[in-house]
Amino acid sequence: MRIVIFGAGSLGSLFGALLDGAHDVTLVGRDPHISAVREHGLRVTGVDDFEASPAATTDGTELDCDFAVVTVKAYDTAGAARDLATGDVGAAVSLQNGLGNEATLAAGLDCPVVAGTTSHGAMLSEPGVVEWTGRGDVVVGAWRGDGAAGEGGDVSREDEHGRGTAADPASGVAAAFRAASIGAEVESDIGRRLWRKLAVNAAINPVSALARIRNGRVFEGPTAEYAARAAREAADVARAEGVDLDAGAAVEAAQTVARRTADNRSSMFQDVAAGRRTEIDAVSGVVAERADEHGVDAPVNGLLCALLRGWEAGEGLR
Ligand SMILES: NC(=O)C1=CN([C@@H]2O[C@H](COP(=O)(O)OP(=O)(O)OC[C@H]3O[C@@H](n4cnc5c(N)ncnc54)[C@H](OP(=O)(O)O)[C@@H]3O)[C@@H](O)[C@H]2O)C=CC1
Ligand SMILES: CC(C)(CO)C(=O)C(=O)O
Repeated sequence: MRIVIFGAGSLGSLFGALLDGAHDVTLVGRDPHISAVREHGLRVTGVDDFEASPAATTDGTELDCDFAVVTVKAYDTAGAARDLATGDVGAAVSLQNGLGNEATLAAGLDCPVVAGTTSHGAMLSEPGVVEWTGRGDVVVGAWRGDGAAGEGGDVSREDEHGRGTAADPASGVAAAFRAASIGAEVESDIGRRLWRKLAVNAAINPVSALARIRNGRVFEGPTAEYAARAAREAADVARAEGVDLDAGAAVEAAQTVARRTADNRSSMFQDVAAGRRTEIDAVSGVVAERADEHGVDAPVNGLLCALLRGWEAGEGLR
């Protein structure tokens, strides 16, 4: 299949390299990384060590592909949709963190949108080299509009080539990942999976970023209670949106991820340490804003969001 990776930074480069063996892959990213890939190929280190040679460009317009995997930061999603809309894209697949990316893609594109989440970890270590920091999984599901992602319905249909039907691009995307030996499943209730991941990120990311601690410390010591409250609030808002997510299950999911990724610096901790903009709006910001809309209390998410936004607006960004 012809696959575009839109936003070939850390995660996108990892998936671009993994998909490249089985598919015709084009990375869309920035220099100097893209020039390095064009000149020397793309090297993966860490969990596995291998080289790939996908096509690579800094121009994301007028591209033609079966599907585009969107791996820009949440705040760049609208720009990605604008560029992709100038081409011929069969479907757009978000593997981003945060809530709202699929709605943004759907608003800017005519093609079907597939929602997704991944627990693989990646870090661009130098131009042309991506470190695979942790093996994980990929879960995708049909996006059927805000508040109705993956609700009900059979999303497991594939055509005779295993490509997924026009009405069901999620199964085709999962099949394409599996053809490249990347474990991927189709989830009928992808909305719940996205909310559960949001609860995990709402607990770990801002707390680790503000306290400057690795994931494993978030549920130990003085931050534990606030991280748990952030996850519980996210689950309360999810239920107000009609998503079946128990508060205890959300806390447990966050604690499990913190344990499994104990030595990681969360992406938000890395962003703050590097003086970069964070994805706080798409994580705690979404929880706090939707809580307001539903009349649900989410004071911890509100405070964490205000602190990170204050840092970004003040002297934080370089
Ligand atoms: N890294 C990880 O391990 C994981 C990341 N995620 C999620 O995946 C998403 C991506 O994360 P990550 O890979 O770490 O982020 P990165 O910042 O490393 O990668 C995104 C890349 O996209 C580039 N980009 C943005 N807009 C455009 C554009 N219009 N044209 C070309 N390139 C563009 C950015 O360039 P520039 O910065 O110069 O604008 C950047 O190089 C986030 O939502 C993150 O939360 C989820 C799970 C794990
Ligand atoms: C799961 C977790 C918390 C892993 O670090 C993550 O998604 C992130 O850092 O953004």
